[in-house]
Amino acid sequence: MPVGTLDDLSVAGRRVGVRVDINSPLDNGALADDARLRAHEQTLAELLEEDARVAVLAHQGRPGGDEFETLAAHAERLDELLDAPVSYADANLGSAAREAVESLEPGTAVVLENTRFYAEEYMEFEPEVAGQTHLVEGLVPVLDAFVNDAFAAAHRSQPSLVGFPQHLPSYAGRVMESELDVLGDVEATDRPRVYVLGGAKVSDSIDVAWNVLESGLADQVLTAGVVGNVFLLADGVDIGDGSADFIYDKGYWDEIDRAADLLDAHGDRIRFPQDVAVERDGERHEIGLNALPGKEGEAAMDIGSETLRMYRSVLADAETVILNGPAGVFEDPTFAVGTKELYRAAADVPYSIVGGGDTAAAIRQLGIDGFSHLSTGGGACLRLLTGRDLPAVEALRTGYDGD
Ligand SMILES: Nc1ncnc2c1ncn2[C@@H]1O[C@H](COP(=O)(O)OP(=O)(O)OP(=O)(O)O)[C@@H](O)[C@H]1O
Ligand SMILES: O=C(O)[C@H](O)COP(=O)(O)O
Repeated sequence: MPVGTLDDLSVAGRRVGVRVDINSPLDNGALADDARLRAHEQTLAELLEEDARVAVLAHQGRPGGDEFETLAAHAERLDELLDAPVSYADANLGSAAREAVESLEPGTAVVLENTRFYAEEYMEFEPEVAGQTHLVEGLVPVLDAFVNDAFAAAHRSQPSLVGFPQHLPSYAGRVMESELDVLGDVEATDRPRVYVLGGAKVSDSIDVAWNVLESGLADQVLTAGVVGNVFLLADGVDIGDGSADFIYDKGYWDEIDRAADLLDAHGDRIRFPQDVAVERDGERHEIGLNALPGKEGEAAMDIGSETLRMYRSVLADAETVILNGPAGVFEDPTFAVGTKELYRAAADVPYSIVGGGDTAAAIRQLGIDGFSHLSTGGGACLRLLTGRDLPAVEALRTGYDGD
């Protein structure tokens, strides 16, 4: 069943719950980056221009983490970004939250409190059970419809993401719609099709590599970042204690075996680094594979020039590139070179899709533009590109039947 969109919803005067993903980096409680808020501007503006009464639902951080904060700053920023008034309510449960929604005037919005301040929201449920949680059952009586625009959280089966479609007519917002349009139809993109897998989410990246190589979606897979280091270990290269300890500490033993299996099965279509950059005497120092390991404690923090040359030549022949994760520790300018050069080459490919929170941060930090589609999602984007369903999208597809 296709997912309904804002084109199927008439909202004037109606109360609409809108789940967005404005989970953002913070600096002492203040927003350090508002890209995710700006991404949802179109959906919210469209609803508000049509005189909806909008209740915004969102999470920030994870319980126990540094960035587990209220949404007060987010509400203030949305108020600045949108032409309509946006207020903040420090509740998401019970009568306080209901009153905040009920008292909305047409064409105004309220940001309810961080959904994860409430324990059930940080658990994953089947949609039927999510539909019976306190958050969902508490708000449903004051809502007429639900819009899910939180593509970046759509891989989570949490109450605010999958519960409302059990009770309310539910639709995809504009971010969700455009992400599904682009990422749901990767098979239709031109070939050669190259996947670039970097960053530190080794298990997810190896899942993607398996899927796209087995299914034939990928003509080439280029690996970088920690993912590239795992492939080096899988190929028997001694990358030195500095890098190997990091990988073992993260518990990636099994991933090295999986990477080795992938090299056995599809080695002709997987590339891994031919040289790496380490810090030596306070400076960037590049080492070829046959000179590895470097000195004790040195860690492979970036891909080297030889690898960049090889990857650039693969990308020069590509028609489509799908990229996730940085090539190195881009936060440190000494090791941002690989990411910058690799991303520049990817941006020159005729059709380029890029996903991932850190990836997007690297693109902004390094000032690279020219990508065809910059996904708002990290885990969600990878999951879709691995051919798996997104629970929040399935909930939109199969939930409300009008009863
Ligand atoms: N060689 C390396 N050694 C250690 N860390 C690395 C290396 N290469 C990249 N990283 C780190 O990987 C992190 C980003 O990886 P991640 O897989 O989380 O990216 P992403 O998918 O774009 O982000 P997100 O999880 O926010 O969606 C960065 O913090 C970067 O410093
Ligand atoms: O930033 C993200 O990837 C999404 O907001 C999901 O956050 P989570 O990984 O904490 O569920």
